[in-house]
This record gives sequence, structure tokens and C-alpha cells, in this order.
Amino acid sequence: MLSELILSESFHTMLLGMALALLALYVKSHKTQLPPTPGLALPVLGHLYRLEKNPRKQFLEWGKKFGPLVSLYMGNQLAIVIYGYDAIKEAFVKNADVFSDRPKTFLTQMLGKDRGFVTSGTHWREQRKVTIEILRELGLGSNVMEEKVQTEVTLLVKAIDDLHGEPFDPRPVTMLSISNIIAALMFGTDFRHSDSKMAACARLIGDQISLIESAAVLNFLPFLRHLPGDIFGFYKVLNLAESLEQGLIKEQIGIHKANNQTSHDFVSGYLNKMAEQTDGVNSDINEENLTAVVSNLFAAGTETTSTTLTWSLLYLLHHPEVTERCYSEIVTHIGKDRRATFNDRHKARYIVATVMEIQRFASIAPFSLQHTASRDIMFRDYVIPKGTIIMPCLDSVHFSEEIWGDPHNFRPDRFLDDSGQVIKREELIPFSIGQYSCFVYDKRRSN
Ligand code: HEM
Repeated sequence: MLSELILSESFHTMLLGMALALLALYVKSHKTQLPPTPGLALPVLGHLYRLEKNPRKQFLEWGKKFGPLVSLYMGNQLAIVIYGYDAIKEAFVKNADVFSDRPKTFLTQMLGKDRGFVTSGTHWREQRKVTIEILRELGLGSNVMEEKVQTEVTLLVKAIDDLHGEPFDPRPVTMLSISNIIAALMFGTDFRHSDSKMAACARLIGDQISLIESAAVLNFLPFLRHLPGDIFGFYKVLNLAESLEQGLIKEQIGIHKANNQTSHDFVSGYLNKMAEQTDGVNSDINEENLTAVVSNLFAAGTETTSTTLTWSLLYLLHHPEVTERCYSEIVTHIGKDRRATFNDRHKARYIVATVMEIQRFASIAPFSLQHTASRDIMFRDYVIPKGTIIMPCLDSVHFSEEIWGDPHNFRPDRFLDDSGQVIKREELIPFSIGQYSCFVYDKRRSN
């Protein structure tokens, strides 16, 4: 009787049905899984205990082993690292509506206070739109901006010249030059290297950025916030941010308001936008956000640009053959009697290629800035829950053998074709991609 049943057609159909149901269940459960993790997540610590002091290489190895998506627990907070150009583009461009919020962490809440750029949704959109509008009106990327840069270049070269060949740390001088340019753009005032207030502000910004790195652990291990003293430098960061806002930005806003006349700078532009607000319309264009936006621009612009300049000096020192070719391009196409201008980029193609290679090789923002998922989403067959921190690994793009062939060689020629024309590679993404990407990089201007 049993053997008859086993041999019967209906029994086989039933078995097949059960197998299909099991398979469907397996596929479904796989599809609701998180991306792979690099090992056991401990209670409280998550994977933090596994991170090396400088985890950049470690992250790349995890990407090669488990990518393109890797889950990590930073304490109890889930973070997903995205590897490779295709996956990063798919997240930040194709699924921009889901992956474009900024996480609300302890540090962003305490420092950003829901103001300026460190926000999401309509608030962030409004601040970004107004900021870009004002900067365009001021001529970001135009001759007006270039004049300010040229003035600073002259001062920077003189400051280095005055050292008469003595060894020096280029960070403080470049930080000061960049913050002078941003200050000129923001306040219209000509701050100078000798201006001790601006020098103090440049130092504040530098200190703030390095302290934020060590204080970031407080985001993920909340109990550490209750330890006595200021082991992670958090209160120092808070005080530095406060000094910058009170000692420079609010003071300048006050001076602009008291003068009651429009000058050609960012603060005037924003105050004008505030005055244009129609009564009753819900808007966050106000003085608090002006203060925060100016502070964000100083912090985001100074550190990044000065770090890039510092790497540039180092690479040019280590690659004299590249320096020599850049110099001979200047002599041939620009001459020795004047400084190079932005317009010369069409002639100085090797220099343009060298800047691109510096940005690829330095890859100064290896994980860009953190984003967060605004809702649950199925992405590349994995589930990404709402609130997950999203970290694009830009190193995985800039050091991809598939894309560059020999990514670990410093070789500006990779950005030139056989006829010496500059090749724009979409995979060069130091400013990240998508609607949250760094807005100083404007594709229309870079042509
Ligand atoms: C070499 C120089 C620079 C590099 C490599 C760089 C890189 C980046 C990156 C990777 C992001 C994060 C994008 C994202 O979250 O998807 C970013 C955002 C940002 N950058 Fe830059 N940046 C540079 C210079 C500047 C300068 C000079 C300024 C302003 C004066 C600036 C202002 C900002 C702002 C405000 C954001 C936040 C954008 C937003 O949230 O909408 N950056 N930058």
C-alpha cells in the first residue's frame, strides 16, 4: 500500500510541490537577509572591536571578500558599506529618493542642531538651493571668484618664499589660505595672513575636524557620554564650534545688518533672501540657518581643499618627472610673465590630468559623508532597513583594478588620450555622486 503510494504520480507531484515551496521559502528568506558581515557582532560593541586603528585597508579587503554590500554594527547601529562604482551609482543616483537623507546622530544633533546642511528632506533642500543660488549670483567659478583665489595664491607663495627653504608643515598655511578665500566669499572682507582672528579661526576649524574623528565613537557607544572629563574631546569640539559661530560668523552677520547695505558676498545674499520671504510662508531661511550654513561651508571647504593641496605637494615632490612636465606645460602655453588662470585649463591639459590623478590617488573622503536610508528598501537582493547608515566606499572605486588597470601607480597620463586630450572618467568621484554630492563641483563649469 505504502509502496504503491510512493510510486504513484500524485505522490511525485506532491514531493515536487513541497520542494518548490521549500525553494521559494529559501529564496524569500535569502531576499530578506541583510548583506554579509565581516564576523561576529558583539552585544553593545557590534563590530567596533574588530576595527583597526586606520581601517581604510581593512574595509577594502572586506569589500573584496564580501562586497558589493557589507553590513556592520557600530555599537547597536547598523551601517552598510557600498562598494564599487555601479552599486554606489545605483544607490545614490537611481535610488536617490531613499539614500539621500543624513543620519541624525548624537554629534550632528549637538553640533548641527537641525540647522544648515546637516539635515534632510525639505529643510536641507531649501538650504542647498538657496546656497547654490547665492554662490552662482556671486560668480562661483567665474572671474570674480578667481580674483580672490589669485590674491591668496600670491600671499601663499610669498609666505612659503619667506621661509627661505626651511622645512615647514604646509597644513597651517594652506588651511589659512583656503579659509581666507571662503571668508572673502562669505563676508566680502579681505582677511589676510596677518589677521590673527582669521588665523585663529583656521586653527579652530582644523582642530574641530580632527577632534570630531575621535568624538565620533560617542555616536555609537552612548554610555561613554556619561564618563567624567572630556576623554574624547567632545566638549572641546562643541566649544570650538561655538567660538567660530559667536566670534566670527555672528559678529559678521551683525556688522552686515548694522551697515544695512548690500555688498557682494554670501551673508548679504542670504540676508536679502530672508527679506524676500513672504509672510505666512513656511521657510527656514533665517539667521540661525545662515549662521549654520556659513559654518558648514567653512568646515566642509577648508579641510578638504587644504588636505588636497598638501597631498599635491607630496606627490609632486615624489614624482619629479610629473612636476617637470607640469612646469614645461606652463612655460610653453602660459609663459613665465603671468600666473595661470582658470581659462588656461584648455591649454594646460597635462596639469588638468595631474589634478585629476591627485584627486583619485589621495581619495581624501574615503567614505564620503554618511547617508541614511529613509525607508526600508530591497537593494541588490538584500534588505536595507530604514535608518541604516549608508557609507559609500569611494576607495573601492578609485583603487579598482577593473577601472584603472594599475590603480596604485601615480600616473596622470591615464586621464589623457592618444592625442593629448583630457579624458573625463565618470568613475573619478572624489566629490561623491547624486543629489547630496559636494556642490562646489559643478559639471557645467568643469568643461
Ligand atoms: C577638494 C575639495 C573637496 C572635496 C574632495 C569634497 C568632497 C565632498 C564630499 C565627498 C561630500 C559628501 C557628499 C555626499 O554626502 O554624498 C561633500 C559635501 C559637501 N561639501 Fe565638499 N568637497 C570639497 C570642497 C568643498 C568646498 C570648497 C566647499 C565649500 C566652500 C564644500 C562644501 C560642501 C558641502 C556644503 C557639502 C554638503 C553637501 C550637502 O549636504 O548637500 N566642499 N564634499
